Amino acid sequence: MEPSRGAGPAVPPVAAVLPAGGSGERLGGATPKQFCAVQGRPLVSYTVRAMERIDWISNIIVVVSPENIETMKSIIEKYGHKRVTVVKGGITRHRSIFNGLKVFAENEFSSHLLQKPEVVIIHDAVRPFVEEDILSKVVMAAKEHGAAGAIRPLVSTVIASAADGCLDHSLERARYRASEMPQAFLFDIIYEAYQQCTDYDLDYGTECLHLALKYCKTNAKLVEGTADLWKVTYKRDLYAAESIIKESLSQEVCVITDVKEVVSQVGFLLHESLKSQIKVETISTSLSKNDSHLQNILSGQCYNFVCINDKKCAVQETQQLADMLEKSNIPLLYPVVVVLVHLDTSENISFSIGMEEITRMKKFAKEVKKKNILVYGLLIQYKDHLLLQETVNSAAALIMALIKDRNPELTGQLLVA
Ligand SMILES: Nc1ccn([C@@H]2O[C@H](COP(=O)(O)OP(=O)(O)OP(=O)(O)O)[C@@H](O)[C@H]2O)c(=O)n1
Ligand SMILES: O=P(O)(O)OC[C@@H](O)[C@@H](O)[C@@H](O)CO
Repeated sequence: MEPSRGAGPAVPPVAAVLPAGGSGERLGGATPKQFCAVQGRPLVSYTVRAMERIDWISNIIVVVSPENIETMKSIIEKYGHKRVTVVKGGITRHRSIFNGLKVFAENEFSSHLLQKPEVVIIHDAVRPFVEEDILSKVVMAAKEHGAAGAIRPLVSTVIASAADGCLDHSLERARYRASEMPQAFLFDIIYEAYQQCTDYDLDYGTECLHLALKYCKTNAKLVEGTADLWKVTYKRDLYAAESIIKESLSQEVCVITDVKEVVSQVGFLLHESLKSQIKVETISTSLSKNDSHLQNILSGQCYNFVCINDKKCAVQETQQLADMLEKSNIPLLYPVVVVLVHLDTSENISFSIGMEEITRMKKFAKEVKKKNILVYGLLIQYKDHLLLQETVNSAAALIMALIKDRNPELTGQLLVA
């Protein structure tokens, strides 16, 4: 999630072309897969984000079908994407990529001609999990060899069928690789290849590296990629993408406790109970203070918060956190979970939180949900201290479930540990 700090070797300024003009037939449904929501945000936005957080990628060209140009422009505006140009796609992937490249060579496809890059990355917009390391590897390889592409071991064996539909022969799997993305090319090579391309290749081809070889006699350098370079093709891939993103958001939690003794004691026990499952930062402060430690955590991209209160006005306290989160822009790209823990330490066990507080919490949760902040209530009540540890362990389990599930339908609800 962190913006890239240019960890890789010095890389020449490059551009990226993201083909996003398909219809997603194999996934099914009315919405093309690149615009399907994952954790509330269109899939294409994750791929654009993966590129824009890398400072040596100077321009990002997203190629979409004519009917989706306005949709793409609104996504760019809503999520604050930078250095992005939207270009009209073609009826095939190769034609879309070619249109994307033309923006650097012909201003027929864009209101303004962009500076031609030395190297251009081509990366399917439905491959959201791409890191700087593989991008810099293919770019540096393309600089040296003219073309480069990520590859992965084959999972299934490749076979050829005879005319009668029976097995003709099978390939020795170890000798072959799956061509994935990102790929990178010296711009002049791949642009020349597309210009020479036959209509057959433009309409039926699936491999840019092949075009560089066929039309420019350039043998691409093959770069071993990581397992997360896969392409979202079927519905199951969208579910997998959702799970991977949820898991990446569930790595850290910030427990905010008031300085009062009983609250900080529960905060400590909760920290101890959670730390075997998730990285825990604990802050003892009143949220009304502009706490520098909390500010540091907010800038560190933490997406989960637990606020422990024994006050009846817990919601107002948590409003401070919601305001800080909104100012930090963290909820813009990813939903933030806030668990509002009410402590009931009274001896007489009665339902300590009145309906008024529950109504206040539901109203608050509904309001901040519009800002992508998911608020859940959790009541920790115990009759005597002997049960405290057991109750805190139960609370920790519920908190982990809420963090991992991030279910918008449960916001405003009160769970009881
Ligand atoms: N005319 C096209 C077709 C595909 N693509 C893009 O190329 C990438 C990889 O193609 P694929 O996975 O085949 O996407 P679709 O063509 O949308 O899928 P399907 O074949 O299932 O319809 C996708 O980001 C897709 O949007 C494109 O820009 N223009
Ligand atoms: O054929 P599809 O349009 O599903 O996907 C395109 C893929 O073939 C392509 O992204 C990689 O194989 C690398 O070229």
